[in-house]
Amino acid sequence: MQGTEGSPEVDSSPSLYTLRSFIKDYRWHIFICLLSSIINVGIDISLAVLVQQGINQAISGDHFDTWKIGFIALMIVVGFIVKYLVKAFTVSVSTRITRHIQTHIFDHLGNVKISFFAQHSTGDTVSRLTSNISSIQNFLQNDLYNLLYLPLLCVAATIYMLSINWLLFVSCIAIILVSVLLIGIISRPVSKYASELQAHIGRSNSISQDAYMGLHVIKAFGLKPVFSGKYRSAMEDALSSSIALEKRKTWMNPFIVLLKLGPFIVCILLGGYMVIHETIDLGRLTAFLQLLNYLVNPASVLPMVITNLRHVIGVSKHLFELLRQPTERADGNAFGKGSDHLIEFQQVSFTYDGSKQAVDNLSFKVRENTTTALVGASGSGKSTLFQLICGFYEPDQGCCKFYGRDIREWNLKALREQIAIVSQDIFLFPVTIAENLCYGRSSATSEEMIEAAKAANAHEFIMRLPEGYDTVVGERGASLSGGQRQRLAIARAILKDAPVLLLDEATAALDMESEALVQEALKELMKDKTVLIIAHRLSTVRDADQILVLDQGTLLESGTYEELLKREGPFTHLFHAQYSA
Ligand SMILES: Nc1ncnc2c1ncn2[C@@H]1O[C@H](COP(=O)(O)OP(=O)(O)OP(=O)(O)O)[C@@H](O)[C@H]1O
Repeated sequence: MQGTEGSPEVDSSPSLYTLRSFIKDYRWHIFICLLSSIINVGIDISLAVLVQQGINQAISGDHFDTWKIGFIALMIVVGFIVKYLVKAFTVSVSTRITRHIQTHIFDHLGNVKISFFAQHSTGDTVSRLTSNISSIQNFLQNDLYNLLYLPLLCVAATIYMLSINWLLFVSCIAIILVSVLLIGIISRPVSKYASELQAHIGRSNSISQDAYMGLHVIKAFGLKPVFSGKYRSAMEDALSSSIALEKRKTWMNPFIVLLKLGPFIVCILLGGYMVIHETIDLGRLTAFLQLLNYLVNPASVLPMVITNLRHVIGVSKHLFELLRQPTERADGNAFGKGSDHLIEFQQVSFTYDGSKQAVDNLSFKVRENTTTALVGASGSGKSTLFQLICGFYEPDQGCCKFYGRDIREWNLKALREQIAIVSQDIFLFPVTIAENLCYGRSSATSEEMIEAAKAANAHEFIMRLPEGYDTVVGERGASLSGGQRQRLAIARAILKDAPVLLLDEATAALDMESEALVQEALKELMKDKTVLIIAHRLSTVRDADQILVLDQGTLLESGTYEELLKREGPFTHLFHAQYSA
């Protein structure tokens, strides 16, 4: 599928690297966590030294300084306080980091090429932004500190234990390494299962979203079993990935027990033997046991942290895929009037998916302040012309010009400021009517907004609503009739007051009274504008300055209503077909 060219750099880095680039912005916070970890490690090691001295002095009958007892108590209290502060701090940092990721992705999605949204389900995208993000937040909140603190503690404990007795250390570390290795092997598929689980959750979310949005169709066509089946199948897939994930975690349990108990048993047996043969004293053995605790604890927590890290790598991959979607270009200029023809297509060809031509070698010109009607059978390429004019897609061949300049030279934001669209499928946001109208021009005053609503024949029905302009319109404007929704869309376009108006005529579905009101509103909207209108009923194109008759993306003929009827060509056939029907 062809989208607009020239997006900024596409990030192809691995997911963990992308996550790291977000964390990097909080390096001072991370530095504080690291500093606190060093303080904690210092406290832990000095406690071991003091215990060793205390026991040896007690055995030899020496007096143990009381200040040392006070110091041990102080160390324990300081350790608690630092741990508490670090926990509070990591919670705050992890929340900031995840909010940062969320807003960054949300902003990025706003710039992503429109073709992405034609291919991907909204439910899946929303699910990535919610459940994947919360997995990352959990990891940062619970495991980030461990990733900093535990390796430091291990290194410090290792050095001290080696200085006490290397043989005892090697015996214990062998058991630790074997257990950790086995746990690592077993946990390897965890990131794959986590990624699959997220994909299934995304699928089930998108099915439920589709089902709620199309609830009327589902009820009317009795489609409940179809959607229930689809949802159940997605949930079953999610369940089996989740079971596989948990199974893996359970398989790790025996090795975690081995890790937690094995080194102590070896240490007590071998250490006891050494004490009897006086190759180590009891104080050093006790200190060794305490240090072993510093090694075993991290070693038993670290596999879980690593498993969680793998889980996060899996979900990050899924999430950061969104950041790798190419964005629309942000370069280009805003141009003033540079030609008599506001819009010009020169031998334009375009295909969405590389197979069927949606537009084929099409050329036409639109003068300023004229109305051009596009007619043709369904699928003849009328809406595609709108997409090309708005710069949502670029032609494969030929050139689309706006004010005499190739649209590829235009800045897309500036281009779209020149255009107001009223489409057939009106989208209203589930906010108040006032807010919906002001999306046309956020700087509009209340008076201007009401004036636009009056011009669009919408003011009266709005005032009849319980809260007038402050009425919330419901999901996609569901609480309003089709005609009311259209008049609001027209009011929004009037408020935008753009020189070019792209109109998808949709009055055919309305009753006569509603249609008359909408037609009147349209007349007001079209005043002094360059209008391209997709006309579904030929009676509405009588006054157009030119009519373009399209078929399968090609221009069959063009002219005024009278000229085309006189010519007795494709337009006349369409005309007869419609009126005989
Ligand atoms: N997002 C898309 N991806 C792939 N093909 C598309 C897409 N949108 C439209 N098409 C195809 O492009 C061709 C032209 O479609 P287009 O919507 O422009 O026709 P139309 O004349 O506006 O039809 P209608 O009057 O029914 O709205 C059709 O064959 C259609 O299937």
